Formats: sequence, structure tokens, C-alpha cells
Amino acid sequence: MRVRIQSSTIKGRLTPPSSKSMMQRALAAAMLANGDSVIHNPCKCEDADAATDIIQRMGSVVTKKENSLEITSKVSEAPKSIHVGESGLSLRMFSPIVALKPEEMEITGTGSILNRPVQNIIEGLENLGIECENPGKGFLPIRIKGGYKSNFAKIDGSLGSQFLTGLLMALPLRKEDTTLKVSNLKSIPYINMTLDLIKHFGIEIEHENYENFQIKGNQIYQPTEYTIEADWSSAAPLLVAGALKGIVTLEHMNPDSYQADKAILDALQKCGASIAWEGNNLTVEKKDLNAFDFDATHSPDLFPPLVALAAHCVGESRITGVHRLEHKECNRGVVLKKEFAKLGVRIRIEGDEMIIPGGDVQGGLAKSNNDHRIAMALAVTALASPSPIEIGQHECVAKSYPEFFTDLRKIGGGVAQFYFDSQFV
Ligand SMILES: O=C(O)C1=C[C@@H](OP(=O)(O)O)[C@@H](O)[C@H](O)C1
Ligand SMILES: C=C(OP(=O)(O)O)C(=O)O
Repeated sequence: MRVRIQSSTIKGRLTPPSSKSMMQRALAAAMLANGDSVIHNPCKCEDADAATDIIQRMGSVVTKKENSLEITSKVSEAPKSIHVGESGLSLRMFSPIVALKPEEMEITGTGSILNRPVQNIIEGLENLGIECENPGKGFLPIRIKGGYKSNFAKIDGSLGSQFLTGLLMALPLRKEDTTLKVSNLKSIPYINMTLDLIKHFGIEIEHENYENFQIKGNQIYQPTEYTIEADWSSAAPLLVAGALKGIVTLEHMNPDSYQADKAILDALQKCGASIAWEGNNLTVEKKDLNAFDFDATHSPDLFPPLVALAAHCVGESRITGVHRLEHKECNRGVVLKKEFAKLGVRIRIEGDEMIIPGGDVQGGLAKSNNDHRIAMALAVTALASPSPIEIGQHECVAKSYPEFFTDLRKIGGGVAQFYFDSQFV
């Protein structure tokens, strides 16, 4: 199935889905807290389902209520395997967590996660004395025989923050203290989110400049109630839709969020869109849009919606941080260049910079490459395109935002859906 989006005027109010990053962390923390926790406003998407399945396999009982999840956690026997679905975060966060258990456990996944390297997880765990096997030779599956033996490790943060998130969640449960020396950490705001969330569950970690983490052992996760915020990563394409073609108000947004992708506001401001807050309601409205420069090194998931924005600005926009895109659901730098070329936009990549000429969008056929953020970016690009854009493999939005096309339609997006029975682009 593919979807066709045509030029449309945007006008409306929405609440974006709850944060999948916070949701997966909250599920892990609730599992680590022996007792009853409640997650309010849970996120419903495939990555959240994967994390829910993992904690259930690890022995937590999850009960769905109206707009909450009750999680009863208890010490239980380790399963033989866990399945992370397509979630990079669940893979990298739960690996160090399951390594607290001495039993051997296999970690598997499906789809795009099978093309994402696991070497840095293995190296990091081995530095802490964990035995790992990797029948997938650099990719999933991996087998972990847990039991941390070392109190010190050097961690390479250059590929991202997710593995460090897992270590920061797991290591406070050791008997011993641990010191981590982290080099070249990327996606830093995600670590702030982790530290804030575990603090809510009673865990304290100190660090100097995101390089030297002192993790006290013998800490205890306290069962608690936790409310998941609206997702700034899912909000980003909706805000770009407002900036390109009308006006959109997003409700229940936290202006003080730790989420990295709140930085979309900086880019919208730089290009000249109108931004207004009223309490927790955020309104973005179209104005004349000019090219902008933006550093997305620490908020890499903003690249796709920012490319959609830049493609309709006057002039050439420059986004830094291309090296952060290689190991996402697809190689996002390469795929953005290839798919936007099909629509008339000749993106250039020079070193770590992506240069996007504005004003060349023609419309046409493009595919998501099974990447939810690319599918959403193509959809909002279409709102201001002279001819419609058809998007193949658009169902992949279910990874983070299953209702994306329904919501886009609610605010005026001209979304038509139809079946197609043979090979597509
Ligand atoms: O911790 C998280 O929730 C995430 C961290 C980022 O990954 P990296 O830390 O690998 O850059 C981001 O791209 C991902 O979508 C979610
Ligand atoms: C990269 C993403 O997620 P993950 O790494 O958790 O699969 C994303 O949601 O854009």
C-alpha cells in the first residue's frame, strides 16, 4: 500500500502521541523497581510494544487501564531470549539491563534493526566483564551471559547515547560502585532525559561534563507513578506542516522538556516561522521562510523533518551532523539525498554537512525505505508541493506514530490511500 499527499492548507489542533523514548525508559525503570508502578499517558507504538513485551518476558505483569499501564514487577527467572522488534533503544538499553542476570540470554530483533551494528554494545559489555557471543557477526543476534565483574570501563559515545542510557539504568543495581569514562558522547539531551527519569524512580548518578560518570551501587528503584510527555520527535513534522502551509496548534507540549527534539523550535525560529506559546499549547504559523543553518548532532531525529522544511525555504539551508545518520532505521543521510532527488530536490552532502536547496520540490514518487521519520518528512514536504507526492512503505510510521496519516488528515492534509499490486519504485 502507498499513500498520496497533495498540496493542502493546514489548520487545526492536535495532541501528538506520547514520547516513545520516555515510554521505553519508564517501562524499564518500572521493571527494575520491585512493586507496583503506574505509567500514565502511555505511548502506543511498535517500539513501545517491543519494550512492553520485553519487561513481560522478564517477569513484570502489565495491566492496561483507560489511559495508564499498571506494572507489577517482581524478581523472577530470566527468560532464554528477548526480542527488541525494530527498536534501537530497546536493543541498546535492555542489553546492559539483562546483563545484570547471570543466566545466558539471546537478544533478537526484526526488520531494520538487523542492519544496525551491535559491536559497540559487545565491546562496552566486555569492558565490564560480561561474556558476549555474536552469532550475527557484528549484527543481531547477540548472546549475553551476565554478571558485571569490572568496576571501571571506557565507553565510546561517538555512535550515540542509547547504550550509555542502558548502563546508567543498570549499574546502580550492582553491589559495587562503577566508574564510566565516556568519550565523544553524542545525543547528549537523551542522557539528561535518562538521568531525570531514573531520579524520579529514586536513582542518583553524578557526572562531570558527560565524561566521567560515578555510579553508586546498592541503589534501589522505587515503584512510582510516571506521566509520559507528548513526543517532540513526533511533533516535529506536524510543526513543520504548520510552518509550511497554514497554522497548527499542538496541545500538552512541555516547553521545559528534556527531549532533544524540542530543538525543532530553534530551527523554526531561525527560518522565520511564527511560534507562540499559550500555557502548554504551542502554535506554529506560516510566514515567509528563509534558509537556515542548524546543528543536529545531538538531535539527529530532526534531520528528516528539517529537510522537509528546508526544501521549501528561500535559499540553501545547511544542517550539520550527517555522520549521526548512518545507523538509524536506514542510512538516513544517503536515503534523504536519494528520495528527495526523486522529487526534484538536489541535496548535497559535504563532510558532516547536508546542504538543501529550497524551492525545487516538484512532486513525484518516493519511498520511505521503511523508515518512519522519512515517511513523515515526505508527507509534510507534499503539503507545499506543486504536484502530489506518493510515498511507498508508508505503514512504517507505526514504529513511533501509528496515527500519523489520520492526524495529518484531521488538520487538513490531503491524504489519499490506495493499493498498488506490483513493485514500487
Ligand atoms: O535514547 C533515545 O531515546 C534515543 C536516542 C537517539 O539515538 P542515539 O543516541 O543513538 O543517537 C535517537 O536517535 C533515538 O531515536 C532515540
Ligand atoms: C532512530 C530512532 O529510534 P531507535 O534508534 O530507537 O530505533 C528513531 O525513532 O528515529
